[in-house]
Amino acid sequence: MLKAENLTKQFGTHTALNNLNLEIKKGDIYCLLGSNGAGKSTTINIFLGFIPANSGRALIDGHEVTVNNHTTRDLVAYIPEVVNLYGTLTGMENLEFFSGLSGYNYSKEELTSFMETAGLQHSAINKRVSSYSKGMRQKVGIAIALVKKAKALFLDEPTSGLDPHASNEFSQIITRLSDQGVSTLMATHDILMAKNLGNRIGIMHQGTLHHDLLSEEISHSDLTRIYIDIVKQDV
Ligand SMILES: Nc1ncnc2c1ncn2[C@@H]1O[C@H](COP(=O)(O)OP(=O)(O)OP(=O)(O)O)[C@@H](O)[C@H]1O
Repeated sequence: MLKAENLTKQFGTHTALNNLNLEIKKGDIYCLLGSNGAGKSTTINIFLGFIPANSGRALIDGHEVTVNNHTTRDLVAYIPEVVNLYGTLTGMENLEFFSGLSGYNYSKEELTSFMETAGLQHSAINKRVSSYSKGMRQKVGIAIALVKKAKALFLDEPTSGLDPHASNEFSQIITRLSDQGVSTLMATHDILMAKNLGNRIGIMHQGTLHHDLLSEEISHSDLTRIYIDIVKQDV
């Protein structure tokens, strides 16, 4: 579903992403670990068509990503650390607005059911987003992904700052989407979350993917050790 082929990105003379090769299959939850500046967000931003790569290719469902490519944008949804919504509108109004932008025209009942699938409490749906917690905003973000019928989800540190209950709820929703065939690429600093939620885990450092691991084949303590060994190297 997602493929990076020799993907390289430079900002001036700085190599933010160095020859990344990666394949994420339908239903995979791929957690990308790495310290600050490792290149995680750069990878996501290239897949989203926000920034161009200097060389190599990013492919989504066989389509090559280019900046502002509507074909690939329509296939994906993006949930950043803080989901950007209109605070003066209700959750429902936001969902209506964003689904309209994506060219859908759902009934109120259908939109309500997307919100419920995303885990937003019924009593919150018609409240203004300015009163929402971070976790509630993320649920609207997930509802937007559901509305778009996104085949791939890009998550950038989505659980940072969420309490354990909200974080657990979030993981459950991503797992359910994975069961339905949605692929996820998630940048995170949370090793335990990566181990528990991801079926695959990448460890990136200074723009290079050092490890591409199967979650079931590695313990949390081994993963932590490998991660620390990698990030303490100054390449
Ligand atoms: N627009 C930009 N202009 C210049 N340098 C940039 C730009 N965006 C990212 N970089 C640099 O590229 C490198 C990779 O950054 P990136 O944001 O991808 O890292 P990250 O792994 O997501 O880090 P974090 O965990 O802090 O979010 C860093 O050295 C960063 O300073």
